[in-house]
Amino acid sequence: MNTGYFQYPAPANEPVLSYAPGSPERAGLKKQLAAFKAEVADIPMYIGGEEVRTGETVDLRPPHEIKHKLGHFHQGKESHVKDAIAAALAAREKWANMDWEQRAGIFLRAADLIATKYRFHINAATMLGQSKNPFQAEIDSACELIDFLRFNVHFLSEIYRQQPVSAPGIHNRMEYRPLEGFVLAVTPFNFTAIAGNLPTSAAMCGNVVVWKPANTQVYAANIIMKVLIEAGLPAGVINLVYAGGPLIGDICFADPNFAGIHFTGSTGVFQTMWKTIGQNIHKYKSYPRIVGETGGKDFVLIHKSADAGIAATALARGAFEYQGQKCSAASRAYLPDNLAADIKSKLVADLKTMKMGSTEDFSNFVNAVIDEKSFDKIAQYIENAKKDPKAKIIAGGNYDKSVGYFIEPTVIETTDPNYVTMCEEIFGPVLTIYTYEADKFDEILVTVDSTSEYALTGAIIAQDRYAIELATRKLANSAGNFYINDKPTGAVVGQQPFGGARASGTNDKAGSMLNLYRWLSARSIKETFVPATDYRYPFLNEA
Ligand SMILES: NC(=O)c1ccc[n+]([C@@H]2O[C@H](COP(=O)([O-])OP(=O)(O)OC[C@H]3O[C@@H](n4cnc5c(N)ncnc54)[C@H](O)[C@@H]3O)[C@@H](O)[C@H]2O)c1
Ligand SMILES: N[C@@H](CCC=O)C(=O)O
Repeated sequence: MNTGYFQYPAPANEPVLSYAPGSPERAGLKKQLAAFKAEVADIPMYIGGEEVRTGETVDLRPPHEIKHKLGHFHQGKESHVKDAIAAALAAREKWANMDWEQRAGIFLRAADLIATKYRFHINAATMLGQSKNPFQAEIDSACELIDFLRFNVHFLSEIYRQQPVSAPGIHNRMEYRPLEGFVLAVTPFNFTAIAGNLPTSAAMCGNVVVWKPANTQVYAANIIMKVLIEAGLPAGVINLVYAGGPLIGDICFADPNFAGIHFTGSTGVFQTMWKTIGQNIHKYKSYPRIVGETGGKDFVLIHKSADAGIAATALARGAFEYQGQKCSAASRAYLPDNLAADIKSKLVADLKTMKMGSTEDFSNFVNAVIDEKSFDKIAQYIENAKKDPKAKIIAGGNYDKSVGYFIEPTVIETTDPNYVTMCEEIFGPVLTIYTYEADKFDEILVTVDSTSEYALTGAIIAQDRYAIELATRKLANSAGNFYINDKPTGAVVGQQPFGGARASGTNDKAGSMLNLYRWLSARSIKETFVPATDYRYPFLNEA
């Protein structure tokens, strides 16, 4: 029974804790890290409210300490994916009909649980499972996830409030129904917040969800699921399954009740999914919603008027925080020849001070890359650069996987603006720089725009306002998130809605109203109070 219209005002962003020496949060986080290190977690799938264990397990190990076993998860088969779809569909009617304020209460409670009781759990799990330092874990798994949950409740309440006008004698209204079927959420390794947002944003709109995380993110995904259950999420609304991506895709994309995919990950995987959905389009009850945020080749363009110190810091943080494993990471930079030497020396000096190692030592800025496959791929780019006359390594270039998947922050300088590492997404701690003639700014703008297939993030560093204006205009389609005098990473929910176009995705801006609209199917209802009783128009009476 709905007894009122309830408001959910815009929340404030969750404050970022410092974890400074002597702070209570530092002690709490250290304690939780030790507790996780002392146990071996046995992580089930969650299907229809039941914990499902198959006995076929996959080990989970910190990327920075591969000899240590954190635990294992239970791998699912075809039957588990089918069970997850069935559980979702069985939960659909009751969930879709639940009053909005009851649904909202579950996600707001989950946000508060993460902000308090489970803050150190989710951060410690992300630090151990995904090799993030405390600051990177805090801004992702605590703050961004909390913000996604709270802001989406606010945005959805704003959408529900939007109603059509009504002429005299009638009442028009708009219902924002969930999609007819189930939504598949497929989430990446690199952000715990994204893993939490993709299933919950669709579920918040009244949809039921099958959620498949990346294997390398399962350790923290398990905590998200436990929090949602404790917050009161009914059985079957979100079903968490671990099975190979292609297997999940094959089953879900062949199901007539498939209603949408909420994906974040690489461009190649998304394009394969889109093709499969296209081939199966005749099978579905409705046209599925296809939402995908994918790869990037994010640029930093430095103008001759820039402050060299600001440019060097934007590159150091933008390229190497979380080992460059952010879709937004600066991976190609364009330096004007009047400032290039100064920027390079400042950047190289900064990199020399960056410590690399385990996430349990809070003084390490750089940790390990996610897994061996990724390590080998990044190392190959570095080896190729060492041999190529068009490239020179001016910082880093070493790597070692004996203890963990460690790769030094590496800067490649190239004489070719189309060198392979200026064009392809590497997804690791590798920045390539190219020096251009400072007076050929117009030409370099064309190069920046046309070098890569992606258009996710980018930055202009300049003091000259005409240069900023020109870059903002000429690079209008080169990035979905554009930064002026800042690094191209670190978008905050509610402040910089995030997403890119071209090969970087459908630009449905996670953590904004635009994204939530994709999980709703509106129904217009017109009610006439005194209906007509005669079909004749007045002019028919003239004759
Ligand atoms: N644009 C953004 O907002 C954004 C954010 C984060 C990450 N990313 C991108 O994600 C990538 C890194 O993440 P990743 O390594 O986890 O990506 P990935 O594409 O390898 O994996 C993403 C998810 O897809 C699953 N998957 C893999 N192959 C599949 C298949 N054939 N069918 C169905 N599912 C499949 C994976 O298991 C995982 O859950 C980078 O390209 C990065 O740019 C983009
Ligand atoms: N939203 C994050 C990137 C997410 C992709 O990996 C940022 O803005 O840095």
